[in-house]
This record gives sequence, C-alpha cells and structure tokens, in this order.
Amino acid sequence: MSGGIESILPSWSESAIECRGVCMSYGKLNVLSNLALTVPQGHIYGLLGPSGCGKTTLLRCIVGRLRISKGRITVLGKPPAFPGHGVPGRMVGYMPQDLALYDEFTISDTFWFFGRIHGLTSKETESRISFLIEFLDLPEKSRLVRNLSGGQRRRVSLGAALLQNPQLLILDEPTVGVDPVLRSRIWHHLLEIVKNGQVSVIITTHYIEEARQANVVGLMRNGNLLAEAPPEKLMQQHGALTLESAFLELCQSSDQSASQLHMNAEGAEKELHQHSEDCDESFLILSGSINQEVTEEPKLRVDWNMWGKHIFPKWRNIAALMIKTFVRMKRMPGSLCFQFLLPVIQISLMCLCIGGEPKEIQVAVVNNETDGLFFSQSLLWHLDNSSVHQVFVNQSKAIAGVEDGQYWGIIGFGANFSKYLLLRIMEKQVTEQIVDGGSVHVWLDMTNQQIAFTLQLKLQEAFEGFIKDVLGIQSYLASLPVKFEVPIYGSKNPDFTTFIAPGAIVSITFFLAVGLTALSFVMERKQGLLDRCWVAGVSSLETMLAHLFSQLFTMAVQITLLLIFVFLVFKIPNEGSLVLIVILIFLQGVTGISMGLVLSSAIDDEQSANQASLGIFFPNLIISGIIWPIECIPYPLRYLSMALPQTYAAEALRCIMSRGWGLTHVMVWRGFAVTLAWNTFFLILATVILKIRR
Ligand SMILES: Nc1ncnc2c1ncn2[C@@H]1O[C@H](COP(=O)(O)OP(=O)(O)OP(=O)(O)O)[C@@H](O)[C@H]1O
Repeated sequence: MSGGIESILPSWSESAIECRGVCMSYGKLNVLSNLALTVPQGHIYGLLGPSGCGKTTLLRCIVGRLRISKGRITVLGKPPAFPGHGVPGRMVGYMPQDLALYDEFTISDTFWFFGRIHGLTSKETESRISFLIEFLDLPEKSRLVRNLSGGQRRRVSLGAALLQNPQLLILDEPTVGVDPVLRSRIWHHLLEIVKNGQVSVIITTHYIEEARQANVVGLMRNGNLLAEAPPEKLMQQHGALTLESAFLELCQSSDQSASQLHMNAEGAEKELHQHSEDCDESFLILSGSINQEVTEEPKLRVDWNMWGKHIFPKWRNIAALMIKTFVRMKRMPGSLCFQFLLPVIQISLMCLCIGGEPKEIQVAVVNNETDGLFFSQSLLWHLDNSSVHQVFVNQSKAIAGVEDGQYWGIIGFGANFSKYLLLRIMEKQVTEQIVDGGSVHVWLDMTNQQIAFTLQLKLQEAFEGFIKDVLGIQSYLASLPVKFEVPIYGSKNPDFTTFIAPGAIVSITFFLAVGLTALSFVMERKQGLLDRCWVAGVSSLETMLAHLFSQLFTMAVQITLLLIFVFLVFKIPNEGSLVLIVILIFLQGVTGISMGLVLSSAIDDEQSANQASLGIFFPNLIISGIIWPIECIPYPLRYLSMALPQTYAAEALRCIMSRGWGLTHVMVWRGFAVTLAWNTFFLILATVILKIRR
C-alpha cells in the first residue's frame, strides 16, 4: 500500500489536502482515529458518512480550527494556520454546517463583510455579488438574512464561501434544503471551477447519490475512512448499482472485520493484510492498512500561534469587524438605545432612590404643657415639616399608634416644660426633676435605622434653632461642649448619594461592559460566526481589538450621558479633574470588556454567561465598598475586597470627586494602577483560555 491514494488515482500529481494518522478527541470521546485522507488538487472530493461519524470535526481540523492530537494535516502544501499561509484566509472558502450568518445583515452586507476581510476591491465585490445573486437564485440583495427562508440562508452561506474565488472550497452540507434544480446547478458550478485544476473542493453531503458527481469519494465511519476512490470504481468493486449500496456493503465488511479482529487479533490482522492485497488494484483503500503506515510519519503540528495565522493584527480585518458591529447596531436601534440609556436609568434611579432624606415621617406629638410660655410649641415650629409630619394625640393613642406601626415615634412634653427648661438654662444648680421636666422625651421605633437617625437629627436641628430664638446671642450657653468646625472636605450635611455615586458609576460601567462583551462573544461563538471569521483569516486578537474599539464608542456615549446626569441633573458635587474621572471610568470599562472576554472564552452558552455575570455582580458590589464603607467589612473579607478590581477604583474616584485630589495622592494613583493591572491580567487570562480551548 505504499504511496497511498496518490499511487492509485489517475494523474494527480499534487494533493490539495493530505491527512495522515489523524487523531482527534473531544475530552474522552475519540472522534477521529488514525485517519488518512487525500484530496487531489483540482478535484471534487465527496466526504460521505453517517451522522456523527466525524465529518465536520475533520473539516474543522483541516481549516485549523480544531487541534489534532496526533498525525499530520497538510492543506495546499502547508499545515493549516502555518505562519504566512493562506489557510485559514483568502485561499480557503469555508461553508460551515450551521450557516454562521449575521441575522441583522442584508445579503449584500454579508458579502461586503467577507469581501472586506478577503481584501477584495469594491469593484470585485460588486461584480461577485451580482454573479452570486444570479447564480444562487437569491432574492434582492437588500433583504435581511433573518427574513430569508432556510434554503435561501444556506445559499447565502454558500455564496460567502465562493465569494473570493478561493483555491480550496470546504463545504459542509451545502445542498441541504436546496431544491434539486439548484442542487444540480451548484454541482455544475463546482465541476466548472475545478476544471482548470486550480481549485479543489471537499464537500460533505447526506445525499449519497449526488456525490457520484464528485471525482473522488471518501466513505467515513466511526472516525475512520473505510474507502477513498472515484465513485464508479467503488461501485464497480462492490458490484453495486448505487453509491449507497456500495457504502452499505463497505460498512458490513468493516463490521465483520472489526468483530473478527476482536475475536482473534492476530488472525484478523493476516486477513486484513490479505484483503488489502486483494484490493491493491481496485482503488479501494481500507483505512486500517493505510493508517498503520502513516502513524510513523513525523508529527507536524503548528500550535504556537494562538492568534491564528498572523501575529500582527491587520487593520483591514479590524475595520471589517467594526463596520460589522456598527451595521448591526444600526439594524437594532432598540438594543442600541437600551445600551445607551441603561447606565443613565441605573444612575438616575440610584440618585433618586438611594441616600435621599426620608419625607413625611409620621410622628405622634403628646404635648401636656399647660403654662403660658409654650416653649414646646416654639420648638415644634422649628421641626422640619417636610421630613416630620406631626400628629397631635394623647399619650395612650400615641403608644397604640407606634405599636401598630402608624407612627415612627412619640415626641412628648411635660406640663412644666417651658418653666423647667428656662430654669435649667439660667440656674447654676438644678434638681434632676427640673432637668427631666425640661427635656423633650422621645420614644422611637428603632427598627428602621435611617428613619430613626433622621428623626434624631431633625430634633437636634429643631432644638438648635429654638435655642437661638430664645437665647439669641447667648445660645452658646445651651450648646454641646463639642463644636464641629467647617469640614476640611465635603459639606457639613453630607448625603449618602455623594458617597455611593462614584462606586455606582464605576460598577455600572464595568458590569455593563462585562455583560455585553460576554454575551456578544458567546452568541457569536455559538452561531459559528467566530469560527467562520477565523477561517476567513480573522485572528482572535483582531476580533478582540475590534470589539474593544467598537465598545469604546458605545462606552463614550454611555459615559457622556452618565456624567451629564450625575453632575448636571443630580448635581453630585465634583471638586476634581473631569479628565481623570473620564479616564478612570473608561479604564474600568476596558477592565469590564477584558473580564467579559475571560467569561466568553471559558463559557459556551449565553445562559451560563448571564449567570456568571450576575453571580459576580452582587458579591462584587457588596464587597468592594461601593454600598457601604469597606471599614465595616470584617478582616479576612477586607483583604479580598482590596484585591477586587473596583474597590480601589471606586475609592480613587471618590477622592477625585469629593476631595479634588490628583494623581499625586496614593489613593488616586492606586485606583488607576489596580485597574490597569486587572486589565492586563484579564487579557492574558482570556488569551490563555482561548489558546487552551481552541
Ligand atoms: N464540541 C463538541 N464537544 C463534544 N463532542 C462533540 C463536539 N462536536 C461534535 N462532537 C461529537 O463528535 C462526534 C462527531 O461529530 P461531527 O459533528 O464531526 O459529526 P458529523 O459526521 O459531521 O455529523 P453530521 O453529519 O450529523 O453533521 C459526534 O459524536 C458529536 O456528538
């Protein structure tokens, strides 16, 4: 059997594809075992076999998308993904089984997209589009792919593979769902393009009989090639009238060989040898015999190039991918508005609902004062009416009201409140009874900390205002012996919104970027779009960069709207540099994108991507000191908090906005440094995972 298929098939000097001793498995599932296959240059090769036998897997190994564990593959003279090789790239036209088309594209957009990647000129693209539309009987080129029928989509997908007139066509079931007339036209076209010997085609099909038009057919079963020969020879050999019956016969004899091998390995080996000798003149190759020979061949596998086939990114590809993203955005205005407005909605809700002062707190007032001064009344006038709603009732109704949850507390005055209060202020020595009678008695429902704190604060403010009224310039006599001077940073009455806003801005930007990146990559991978672009010559680095650049545009709009709302609408104070604020938020967005890349490289379906994004969101929000100061976090967790991407970034933004600090302060540059470090880490991690999982 030396020389393999080349020695027995007529007049093909070179092979377009050569596979020798190829093994490939998904985890423990061995899909290709010791497989040998030769696609002669300038011929059509029909790869046949039952569902699940490994045809698609083999094609993906041939285009370099899957890594083989053993053996050798040569495509157009070099291993796939060899540096500088056009496979993947312009030399190969790949039509995957799962169509892999952008639903939001029109037919014309689809061809333009692949045309840009292959570096076709506008004129070339236009003329190919006109030809393909006519040849593949496609509807108007302005029709959206998502509105096409299954068969029409399949033809668009075939058109994308034919677009650049590649030297090698790899077509995974291009004729499924295509009517017999068009099927015959497609075969006719394939026969035409291979005529001059420059183009080779490997095609899989479930319609075994249509493969009779191929120059060679390979019959695959259980990851092995049972036979490889011109169809007529194969039928002749088995005395079969159809290719299907020849295939059945081959399967049966392969089963018999396998069971005999199982019963008596030595005997079976002899038999196989005899059988292969018998077949030597018959153009039939049993995979067992050919494979034994080639497993000894040196293994040549290129796996150093994690990015595909070129190390330096091509701007042409990045531009094509960015145009793709913008076209898709244009076609999905609802989704675009959602992306732009979501951060604004989130920050607005946060500013409106968190950190504000409670309003209309119902409080029962029990005023038993009977003397003529009515200081109690004067003090109640100073109580902020917008926050505290006073309801005058008697003692028993007040207690019952608090117990029923009707009031948040009771403010009580004794019968001699005014008299005793005056005595307390004026006299040097007073009894405890006078101090007690001159005090406002407050019973609070303390189950709601924020409301209870507000009531305490409002009563304190009311008392201060009242004392000023009563004592005028001598009011200091009744003040606390603690004086809060003008604050060094911030205002005397800080609000919680000012504290939470910087952290909220950072986490909204970060998680939106995580979610959008992870989802878009996972969806594209699932639909086979990433694979198809990769085979067309786009490297993973270019895909990442294009996503980053387009996402930066989205982020620019998001951040502009976010800051307009934060500073102009909600008037959150800012003492620092707007430039630093914008850069830090952008960097956090980029960290989010890189984390999204990590998730999408590790996760295969959108549900898991959503779960992962959500799963990270809440713990991160809680532990990063965004909602509550990190000083409240117990120690082991505080170390974890410090290591998270948002803790120091939120702190830095807070320092810029509230204290007006710049990069000279450690708390500010530390936020930038940690953000950049996380960026680098996530990008390296995504690259490593992509390399491992490729
Ligand atoms: N990503 C994957 N992970 C794990 N197993 C896989 C994966 N892709 C395919 N397989 C398995 O590998 C085997 C071969 O699949 P493959 O898609 O190559 O078959 P096929 O011959 O192309 O089938 P069909 O004609 O139905 O498309 C099948 O058992 C399939 O379940």
